[in-house]
Amino acid sequence: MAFLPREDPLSEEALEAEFAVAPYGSARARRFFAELPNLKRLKVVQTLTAGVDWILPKLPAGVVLCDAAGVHDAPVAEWIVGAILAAYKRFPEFRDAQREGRWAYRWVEDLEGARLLFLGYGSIARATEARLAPFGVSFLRVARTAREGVHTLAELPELLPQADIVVNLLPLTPATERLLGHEHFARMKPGALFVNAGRGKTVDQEALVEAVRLGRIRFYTDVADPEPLPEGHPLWSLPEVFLTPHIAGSTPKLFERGFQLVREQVGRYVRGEPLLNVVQEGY
Ligand SMILES: NC(=O)c1ccc[n+]([C@@H]2O[C@H](COP(=O)([O-])OP(=O)(O)OC[C@H]3O[C@@H](n4cnc5c(N)ncnc54)[C@H](O)[C@@H]3O)[C@@H](O)[C@H]2O)c1
Ligand SMILES: O=C(O)[C@H](O)CO
Repeated sequence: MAFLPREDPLSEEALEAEFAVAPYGSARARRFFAELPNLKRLKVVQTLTAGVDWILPKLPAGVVLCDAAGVHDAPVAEWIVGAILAAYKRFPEFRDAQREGRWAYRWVEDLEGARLLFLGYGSIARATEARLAPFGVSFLRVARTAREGVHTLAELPELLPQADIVVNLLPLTPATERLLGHEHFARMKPGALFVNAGRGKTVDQEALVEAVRLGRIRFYTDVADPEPLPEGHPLWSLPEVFLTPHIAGSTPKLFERGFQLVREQVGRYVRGEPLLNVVQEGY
């Protein structure tokens, strides 16, 4: 086992690595990408992120990529539950009023009876559903492949008007880039809550800003396009927008959970067993 130093040249031992774990932070990731072509015996890269859009274009040919599906389920599901409750109970609005010393009495909504549509029904969506079901929420689901209770994107026009809450967890791929646009926001229920915990680039930003500006939707997000969101971007200040800086998966337990996965994967690699979370071609 060798660690990637921030500046120093890689040791002879590290240059011989067959299995590499991509670093979580962006500074070390840049160094990692710069070193990848020097690892001549490299066979497998394991990420600590669930999304692999940032690493795929830089992966040397023939190297197997494994993602960290499962590692982020609990924190991201908790973020989504928190965002939905904060929106329904209008916590950001009351916090603003508190800062101004205003007793801003108004009615708030019940989550019980709400219908939620998942765009991308994978590991995180299932963890979110398990946490929200006890609130009396019902679910619509979209994934790549249809099965009982799960639809495909082809049915989105009929599904969107049925949902009070739309949670986007689609990975960023050539098929999902800027997928959600004007026609989708126009079909959402007036005042629907759109939650994005997936990737900012799956959404057409101009269409999103217009939908929020017209008051068609409320938007709670952990991700943006671009990241960081530039100074002066309308999403900083539009009403009914709440954003966090891509922190939903970043908790101290990430490393504990991530290293459990790495230990399991290295063991499998050494024993010649099938690896978990292999990113399939055509992802
Ligand atoms: N905000 C954060 O901090 C954070 C943390 C972890 C993951 N993420 C994002 O969340 C995404 C989902 O994570 P996950 O672990 O649930 O992934 P996952 O692979 O388990 O689930 C992805 C789901 O999207 C569906 N999907 C993919 N392409 C599709 C398409 N073209 N049409 C319809 N459905 C499609 C898949 O069928 C699957 O149901 C990640 O790819 C990542 O971008 C964000
Ligand atoms: O994909 C993930 O795991 C998070 O978004 C961090 O990049």
